[in-house]
Amino acid sequence: MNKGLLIVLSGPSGVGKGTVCSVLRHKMPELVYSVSATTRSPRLGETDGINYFFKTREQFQELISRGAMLEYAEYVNNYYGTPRDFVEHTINSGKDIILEIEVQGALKVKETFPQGVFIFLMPPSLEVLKQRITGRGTESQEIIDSRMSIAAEEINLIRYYDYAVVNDEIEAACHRIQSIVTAEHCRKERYLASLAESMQAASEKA
Ligand SMILES: Nc1ncnc2c1ncn2[C@@H]1O[C@H](COP(=O)(O)OP(=O)(O)OP(=O)(O)O)[C@@H](O)[C@H]1O
Ligand SMILES: Nc1nc2c(ncn2[C@@H]2O[C@H](COP(=O)(O)O)[C@@H](O)[C@H]2O)c(=O)[nH]1
Repeated sequence: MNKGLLIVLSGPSGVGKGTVCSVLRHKMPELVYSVSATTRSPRLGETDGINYFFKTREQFQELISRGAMLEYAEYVNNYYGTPRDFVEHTINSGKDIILEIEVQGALKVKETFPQGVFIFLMPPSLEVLKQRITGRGTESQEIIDSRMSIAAEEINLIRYYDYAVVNDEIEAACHRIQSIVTAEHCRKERYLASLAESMQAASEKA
């Protein structure tokens, strides 16, 4: 069976990754969403197993030590990571999966899975990014300042991604991501067809 695509949607905190993913869920119901594990406390309205698997630091370290994480990162004093089994099982069953993760983790996935599709979601400007993260109202000023200073470093790493998508308007950003996924499917099909052709040619020669 052909494997599914592993799509990594990354970018600075507050750029709109979660918002874009929740709109994409309706537009692309066939796409599977990876639920991350974290040691941060749940926000109001967040549910264990839906938004995140909420863990203590000890539980998270135990998951790391038994190799259960595809990637993980320490971000503003908390661990965040992607459970490995679910991702591997999904792509091996031919379905596409999307990971919504920060930049250190995305670059670790790229080392182990370079055939993934790496998309960096960009804010229209740093000013807009600050307005979005502040306007969300979920973080203290101290955490917002830490996330904003990390954002500037993260944007410098955009060159390691396959695509950059500006999240100026939610519908437009989703449309761009849908186009990328369609193009990546076509590219994979062409690659598989040319592989089959060369194998056929080699067996006819033998
Ligand atoms: N295109 C947009 N235009 C205006 N506001 C937006 C847009 N995209 C997202 N927002 C708003 O910006 C805020 C941050 O969005 P969101 O929580 O999705 O960001 P995030 O990248 O997932 O953040 P984090 O990485 O911290 O989880 C939210 O209040 C959301 O409603
Ligand atoms: N490396 C990983 N980063 C992740 C993962 N899940 C979420 N994240 C990112 O962490 C920050 C902070 O998230 P928040 O929910 O506290 O705002 C944000 O950039 C997320 O995308 C993960 O599994 N691995």
